[in-house]
Amino acid sequence: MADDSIVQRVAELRRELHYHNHRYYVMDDPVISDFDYDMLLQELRTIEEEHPELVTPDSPTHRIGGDPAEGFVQVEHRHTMLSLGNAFDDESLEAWYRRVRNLLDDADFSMTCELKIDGLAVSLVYEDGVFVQGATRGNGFVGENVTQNLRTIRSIPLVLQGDPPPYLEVRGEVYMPVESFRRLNEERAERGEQLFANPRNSGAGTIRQLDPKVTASRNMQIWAYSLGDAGDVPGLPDHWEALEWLKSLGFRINPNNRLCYTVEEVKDYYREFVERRHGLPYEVDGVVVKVNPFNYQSSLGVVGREPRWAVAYKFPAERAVTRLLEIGINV
Ligand SMILES: CC(C)(C)c1nc(N2CCN(c3ncccn3)CC2)c2cc(C(N)=O)c(N)nc2n1
Repeated sequence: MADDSIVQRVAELRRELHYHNHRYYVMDDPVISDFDYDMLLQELRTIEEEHPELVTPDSPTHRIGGDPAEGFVQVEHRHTMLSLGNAFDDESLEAWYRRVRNLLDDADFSMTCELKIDGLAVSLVYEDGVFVQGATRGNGFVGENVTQNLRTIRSIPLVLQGDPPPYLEVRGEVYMPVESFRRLNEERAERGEQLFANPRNSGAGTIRQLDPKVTASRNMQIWAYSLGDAGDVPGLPDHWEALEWLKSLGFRINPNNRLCYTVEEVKDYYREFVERRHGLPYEVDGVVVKVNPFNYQSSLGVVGREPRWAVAYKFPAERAVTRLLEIGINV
C-alpha cells in the first residue's frame, strides 16, 4: 500500500498536470516547457505503475482510454438539446429581433453573438467537478455515449477548476481545425485512401470512431457554448456571465464571442465575420445570436424544438470548388 508521501505526491502531480494541460490546450498560453510537462507526466505514470491502486479515471495519464468499443451505448440527455431556427438575410434577422422585442414588451435587451462553429455538438457531464460522460447530440433527446473519445481531446477538462456544483452539464461544438483536416487528407491521399469532404465530416467521423486511439491521433478541439440548463447553476443572471463562469472552470470559450445591445451591432458582427471567416483556423457557417438575460430566455420559451430566444444567422453558401482550393485541395 502506498504510504502518505506517495499519495500526496500523486495528488500534487495531478493538480499540476491538469493546470498545465489547461494553460497549454485551453488558454494556448503554457507556463512550462514541453520537456518539464513530460517529466511530470512520466513521474506520475511511474508511480501509477508501481501503485495501480492509486489510479483514478480522471488521472491525466488516462486520456487515451481503454479498448475499442463494439458500438456506442445510447444516452438520454437530461435536458433536451434544442435546434436552431435559421435566418439567411438581414430582413429575416430583423423579423426575429422584432418578434422577440414585441414578445418581451421591452425595447432594450442584450444579445450574445457567437460564431457558429461547423463541427459536432456534444454534451459534457461533470459530477463533483470530474468529467463522467460525453455524448453526441443525436436527435436532441438521445445521443451516443462517446466519453472515451472525448477524453482524448486535450481542450476538454477532465477535472474542473474553481468551485463547480455537484452536477454540471456543458454543451460545446467539437471540431477538427482546418490545418489538421488538410494534413489528415494529405496522409490519406498518400495511402490511397478515400478523402474526407470537409472538416465537419472528418470531425464527426473522428468522434464516432470505435477506437479512442484513432480519435487521439487527430487534433480535435472544442468550443464550449452553453450550460446544459441555466437552472443547474442558480445565481448566473445571463448567458454572457455563464460563459465567463465556464471559462473560470477551465472550459475553452471562443474569444470572438461578443455582447451586442442592438440589432445593428449584430449585423456589424455578422458582416465582420463574413470577411474574416476564412482567416480563422476552424470552419464556421454563420453566427448564433442569443437573447442574453436568462429570465428573458425562459419567458420567450421554446416552439417545437427551437428556442424563440436564439437564431442562427447563416453565412452565404460558397462555391464548393473555390472552397476546396482555398483549403489547399486541388480539384
Ligand atoms: C443553446 C442553443 C440551443 C441556443 C444553441 N444550440 C446550438 N446548436 C443547436 C443545433 N445543433 C444541431 N446540430 C445538428 C442537428 C441539428 N441541430 C447544433 C448546436 C449551438 C451551436 C453553436 C455552434 N455550432 O457554434 C453555438 N455557438 N451555440 C449554440 N447554441
